[in-house]
Amino acid sequence: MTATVASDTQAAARARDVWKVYGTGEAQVVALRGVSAEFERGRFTAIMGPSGSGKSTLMHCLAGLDAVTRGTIEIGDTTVTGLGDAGLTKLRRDKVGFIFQQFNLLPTLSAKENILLPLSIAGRKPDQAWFDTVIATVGLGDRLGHRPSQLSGGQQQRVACARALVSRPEVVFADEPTGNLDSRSGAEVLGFLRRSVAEYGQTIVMVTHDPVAASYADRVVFLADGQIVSELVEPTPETVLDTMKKLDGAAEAGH
Ligand SMILES: Nc1ncnc2c1ncn2[C@@H]1O[C@H](COP(=O)(O)OP(=O)(O)OP(=O)(O)O)[C@@H](O)[C@H]1O
Repeated sequence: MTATVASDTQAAARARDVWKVYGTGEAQVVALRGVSAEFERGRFTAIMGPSGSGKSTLMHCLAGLDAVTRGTIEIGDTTVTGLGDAGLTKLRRDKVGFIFQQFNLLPTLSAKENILLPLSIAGRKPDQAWFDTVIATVGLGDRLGHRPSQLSGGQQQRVACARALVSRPEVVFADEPTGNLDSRSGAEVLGFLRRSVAEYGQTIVMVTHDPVAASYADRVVFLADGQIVSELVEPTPETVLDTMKKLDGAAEAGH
């Protein structure tokens, strides 16, 4: 039951027949088995699947954080596979934004300095109007001078969202962005990600275990055992949960 996601020339990110093998011999793990998927520009896609199904591996390969064993990854018009270290650094700097479960903010910098750090490393100046829009959207206007330790978890993750969005990257990759947040803060962060897609045309790819988080996406891609096995368009928490249950049932029947 392998599904290949339909072709779309507007893809912001694309995987073509991607395989990822960790280790060799007896310790070998095939984490991805011929994954082909497109992540359309200006859309919010969630990646779901059981633990160990390959979600993080796929996201890391898409973002150029991990090398594929076979197959091709493209971000916009850049073929990621085959880029050297310098090319990968440039890609990560210029074309992708990241949001991690652990926020990954620098503790000695203020919220504003954290948000602007990727741009200053790249030697780029922020677009002031866009910076103001991002700050207003995440609701951090009165917190810009605060250090991460002076902010709540939800506020820290909103700083991380602003940091990912301020350079207007081709794609924002979010790895369990609400995994460390209570449901109210999680809903705020997801609402903000949703707005950045709906109002500003951002492309987001998010790994999550949470059907409610996935329901903020336009589409959910389901992985099982390293393959795409299903997808849902305009998901609701109920349809996501149903699909997960079917996949768990199929996995149990297969064992
Ligand atoms: N660095 C590595 N070395 C060896 N095996 C790995 C490595 N990283 C991941 N794996 C294996 O690859 C498979 C897929 O892992 P991955 O982390 O992508 O799954 P996941 O769906 O993100 O899981 P989870 O939901 O638990 O985070 C698993 O069997 C995992 O043990």
